[in-house]
Amino acid sequence: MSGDPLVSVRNLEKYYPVDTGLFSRTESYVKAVDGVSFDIMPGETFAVVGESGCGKTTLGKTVARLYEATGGTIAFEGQDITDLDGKALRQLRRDIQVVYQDPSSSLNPRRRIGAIVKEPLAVHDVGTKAERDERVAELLRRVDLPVEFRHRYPNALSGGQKQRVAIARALAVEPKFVVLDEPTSALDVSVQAKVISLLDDLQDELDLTYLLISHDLSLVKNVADRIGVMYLGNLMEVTDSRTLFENPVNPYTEQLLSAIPVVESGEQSLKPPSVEVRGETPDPKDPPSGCPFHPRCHRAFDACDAVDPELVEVEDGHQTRCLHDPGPKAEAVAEHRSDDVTQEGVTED
Ligand SMILES: Nc1ncnc2c1ncn2[C@@H]1O[C@H](COP(=O)(O)OP(=O)(O)OP(=O)(O)O)[C@@H](O)[C@H]1O
Repeated sequence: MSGDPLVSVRNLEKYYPVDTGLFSRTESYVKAVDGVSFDIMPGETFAVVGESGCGKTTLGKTVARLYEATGGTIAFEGQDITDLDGKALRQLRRDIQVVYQDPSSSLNPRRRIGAIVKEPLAVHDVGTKAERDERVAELLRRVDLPVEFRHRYPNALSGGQKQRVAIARALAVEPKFVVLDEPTSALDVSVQAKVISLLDDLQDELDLTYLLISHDLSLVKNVADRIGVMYLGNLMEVTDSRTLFENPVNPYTEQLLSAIPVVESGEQSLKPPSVEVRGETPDPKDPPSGCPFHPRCHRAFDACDAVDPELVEVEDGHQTRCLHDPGPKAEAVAEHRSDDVTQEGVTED
């Protein structure tokens, strides 16, 4: 990667208080995002993938400044936006937009499509009434919907059409950065590819940068430039899309890839290693000590429940969070390694 990132996230944390007891005292926290760092370059699609509940939506909404961060920083175009408020935050809301998973709940059923798409223009006081009407028509055309749809209500549209409306609304104020939170997972399989292709075209036409959130590795494979694999609030591996599929180094990524059915196609070379997918995700209110993945890991050894690894670079642009590549924690790992423990399944390379 060269140049300056559009978005730069460092040690980001978002904790939800868990209220218990008679007086609703906060006694613990769900660490939904627990120290996440990454950069997104202008024009890039950075995907975050992981199982349900790993913190993807929380991460997206915190980066978009819809949730307050508990800790860490978010920079946008080089400016720290973590604590922005008032007028500056309102201006930022033009630059950063979010498209949600389910257009049936994100579109107001009592408003016509024209009013829905026009709303951000009114909120940000963009243009005259005539200019806004023209812009709505232009946006509907851009997302391949008939302009006449502006007179309809959302319930007269299919799921894919509703998601196109949600995309048009997000683009109304010409954002630079769009968080796409599972943008196709509520849609029929037959329309998913069309919506993805539309997002791809819009990215090229409008110089957009995407944070794409998905539980579906096979979906992001063809769309993302780089992928971050998330587990229990942490990024476990970050690399470019091809490397992640061809040469994953983190055991959690290996297990996720193993769960994807291998499609007989011209892309046979991108076969994931065969690794058993083990166990259930731990309770995020009571995460394991050490590496959060170690109770399910096929490579875990005795140090893994004692030392919490950092995300370290194993080669240019390829980071992993695993004691097999311990980086600065090498000494702590060495202390915990015991020669007399049989390390089932561990390759010492
Ligand atoms: N408002 C909230 N209050 C308390 N806990 C929350 C809240 N929102 C999310 N969580 C918890 O935070 C963790 C991360 O949730 P999040 O929705 O960000 O994950 P996700 O990966 O997007 O999951 P999914 O794909 O199922 O939406 C989960 O354990 C969830 O139960």
